[in-house]
Amino acid sequence: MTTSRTRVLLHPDFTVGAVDRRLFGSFVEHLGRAVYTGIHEPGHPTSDDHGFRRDVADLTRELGVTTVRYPGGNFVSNYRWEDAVGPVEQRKPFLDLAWRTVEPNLVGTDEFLQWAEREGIEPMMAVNLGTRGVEEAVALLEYCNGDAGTRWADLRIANGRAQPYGVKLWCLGNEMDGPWQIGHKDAHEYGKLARNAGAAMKLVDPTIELVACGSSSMQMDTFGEWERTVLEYTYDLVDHISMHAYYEEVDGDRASFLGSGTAMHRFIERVVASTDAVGAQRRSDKRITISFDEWNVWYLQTRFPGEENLPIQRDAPRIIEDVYSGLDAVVVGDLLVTLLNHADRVPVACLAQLVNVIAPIMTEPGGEAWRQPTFHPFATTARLARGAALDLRVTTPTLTTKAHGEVPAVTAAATLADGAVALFLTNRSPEPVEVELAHLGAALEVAVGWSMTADHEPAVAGPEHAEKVAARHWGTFDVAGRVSGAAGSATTTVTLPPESWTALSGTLTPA
Ligand SMILES: O=[N+]([O-])c1ccc(O[C@@H]2O[C@@H](CO)[C@H](O)[C@H]2O)cc1
Repeated sequence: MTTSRTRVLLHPDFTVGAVDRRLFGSFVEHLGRAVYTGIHEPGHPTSDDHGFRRDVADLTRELGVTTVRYPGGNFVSNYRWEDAVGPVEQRKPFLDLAWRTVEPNLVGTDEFLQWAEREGIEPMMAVNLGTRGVEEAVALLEYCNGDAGTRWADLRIANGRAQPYGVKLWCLGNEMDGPWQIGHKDAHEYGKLARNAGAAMKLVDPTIELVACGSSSMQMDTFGEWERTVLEYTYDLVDHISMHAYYEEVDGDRASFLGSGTAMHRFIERVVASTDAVGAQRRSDKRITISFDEWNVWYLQTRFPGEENLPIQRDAPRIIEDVYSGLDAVVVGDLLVTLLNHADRVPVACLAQLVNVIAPIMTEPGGEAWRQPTFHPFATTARLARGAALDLRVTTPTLTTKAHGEVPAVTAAATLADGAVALFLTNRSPEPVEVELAHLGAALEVAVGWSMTADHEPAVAGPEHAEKVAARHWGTFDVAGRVSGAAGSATTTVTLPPESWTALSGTLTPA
């Protein structure tokens, strides 16, 4: 078979697994303006009776976010949750060491969980295993999920919330392998603590799902060994292991940046291998799945000065408010293609983060809220990807990249639910590519298509730039002009613009 052609083979009977709705999660940390002047801003013209911005909540709904992780991130590793419940006027500010910011504690567990509930979002909570341990983790779980008649559940009730929140997903700390983490631990120290905290938490509520901390990135020196050691302590207890990954364009190396999805794919394969190796040695039939609870484009190496170089600030400072381009949006779309192709092992993922902090949604205090270019591929994928992810066979030339070696020129993912098909395709090459979709006798009808094309201009802060990128690089396209295939034929052809991400929606019915 020639490799100069790109061919995607799909059939309704070949599936990877069900797409868990939690794959379209996001993340709100007490960091910069994610909470204050992000989701929460009393006095804003759109704010509700609880002081939360309606404009941001509406964009969050449009984004299609299903799950939100809270309250951190690095922040959680020095957080005292008890200081942010009860009467707001009695709460005291504290100096958050993770981001060197004075945290006013105006939004805490109740405010967040009630916001999530009002917005139809499933919360995902993290406990502090940096400066704290088993006792505080158990107390927080009891506060959230306990029935009346015990100390912490009764405190919640006294604070005005009778019904337990029933929070299902719990992260056992955050990035405990990272030297930057407050209360950083080695794998043995963390593994033991996670096991002890998790076991105690399951005694409070056996229905919860637990996430053990995996590596902060594939580049960590301890990567692999960390997963193995942590799971030796926690394999029988936890449901998921976390993965975090941020990608960026370094030194103008566009090809490597566009190939980020392949780096993410390899990272997932390696974590699955490390995890399954522990299971194999234990002769366990249990499969640990992945909570990819931080992923995004983040100009971490090139624009972020490092936590230790941040001055001590207060009043919701602007920290890591990355501004995104059309190129960044193409990469975000492609990272979602990778996640969908691993639907069998990745049921939970969080775009880090939701508002203002490396986020698809931006706000001005007292002003408007707007969509960054990365908003569009996420919202479209969250809306269209339903049912089962299809097990595609993709034949495509490779591109040579400095950072990842050979990467596929075209990547593809597809989902199918009751005959409704969605296809997601990325063309990483600087040339247009004609893709042959071979559907093996099944009938494919494409009704609507959207594409995001990469730009070459530097991203500029503010809504005008975001709107300009959306106007020039994003939108639906004329399906008849780009997709062809005679009725009843076994193949359909679609043309992908250079450096682009495309979504197609239609029907796929067996012959
Ligand atoms: O690779 N690094 O140098 C690196 C440094 C910090 C880092 O922090 C993570 O990303 C932050 C922003 O989402 C979250 O609070 C934290 O969990 C994640 C990775």
